[in-house]
Amino acid sequence: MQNEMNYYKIERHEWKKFYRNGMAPLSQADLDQAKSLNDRISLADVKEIYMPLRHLIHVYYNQYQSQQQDRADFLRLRSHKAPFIVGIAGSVAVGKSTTARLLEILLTRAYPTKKIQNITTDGFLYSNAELKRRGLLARKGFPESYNMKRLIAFMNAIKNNLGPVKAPKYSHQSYDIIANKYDLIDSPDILIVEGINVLQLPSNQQIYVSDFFDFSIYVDADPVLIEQWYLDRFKVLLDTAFTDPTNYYYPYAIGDRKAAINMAKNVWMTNDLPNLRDYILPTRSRADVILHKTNNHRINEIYLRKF
Ligand SMILES: Nc1ncnc2c1ncn2[C@@H]1O[C@H](COP(=O)(O)OP(=O)(O)O)[C@@H](O)[C@H]1O
Ligand SMILES: CC(C)(COP(=O)(O)O)[C@@H](O)C(=O)NCCC(=O)O
Repeated sequence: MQNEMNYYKIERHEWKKFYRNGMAPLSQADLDQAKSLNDRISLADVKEIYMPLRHLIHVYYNQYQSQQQDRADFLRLRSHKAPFIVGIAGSVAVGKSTTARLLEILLTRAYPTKKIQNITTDGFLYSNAELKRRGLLARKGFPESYNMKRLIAFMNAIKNNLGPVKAPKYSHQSYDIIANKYDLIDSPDILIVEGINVLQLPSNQQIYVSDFFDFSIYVDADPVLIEQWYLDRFKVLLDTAFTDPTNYYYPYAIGDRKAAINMAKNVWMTNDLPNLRDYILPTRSRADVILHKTNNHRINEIYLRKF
């Protein structure tokens, strides 16, 4: 990794020692829950990587709460609840949503009285019909394919605790926004916001999504490995599409498998890889923590921002 100037580079064997006692230890129930979320997840990673990460988030969360209180005292206002927001960025298929859901499980367990919620910015993509209207169907995932105004308004409503807010939903199965279906985000204590675009700086906004973050993570890996994970996920999507003619991948599932995989390789080469190179990777150096993965999603290095 270049440009290490403002990061501590921490090897896995050092990082795993940073977990401190005093936080709820990892139970078998946590591990079972993590495993049910993704049966390929390495439990060694959960213990050695995600538990210290959860502890680091705890440190930032404590600091955030006391800063909120101090500022309210300064202004002689009663401090009102503003959720602590964790952003997770990285390439398509690098494992952002798995990381987000795992952190949601671990944080929920660490703070049984707090409300932890999780959203993905996929729901803020324009629908396929709208992308078509704008001539952007082949640009899905690129910055212009997201309704950034709506995402910023959403973040603003959450941070100002304006009551229940609807988060639109995207389906990988239908390859489109699900009409009239929402997740209700209602005064969480901690909100995890995951998406390829969360650390991007759109040129026409005064405020960025990342301005709302109190802690941010970039999940990083060699693009050659990410392509493999993208294709593995595509094969799983194909295998589950067989029984459902409404599934976007159904025609590929019942057709020639080799042709389908070649199609996915082509989408990766012409869409997701250029998006990573031109728009996602340049945001890596804004994250508080970079989790660097090697083969089989194993995290071997962690970078922690110094300033
Ligand atoms: N830690 C992990 N261990 C094993 N497999 C993983 C891990 N994280 C993600 N995967 C797999 O990699 C693929 C992409 O993960 P996903 O979380 O969907 O990525 P993203 O949200 O970045 O697109 C999926 O097939 C998922 O099962
Ligand atoms: C919906 C997405 C932009 C977001 O990706 P995710 O982080 O959920 O993997 C992506 O999965 C996508 O559909 N990209 C368009 C090109 C493609 O079909 O891969």
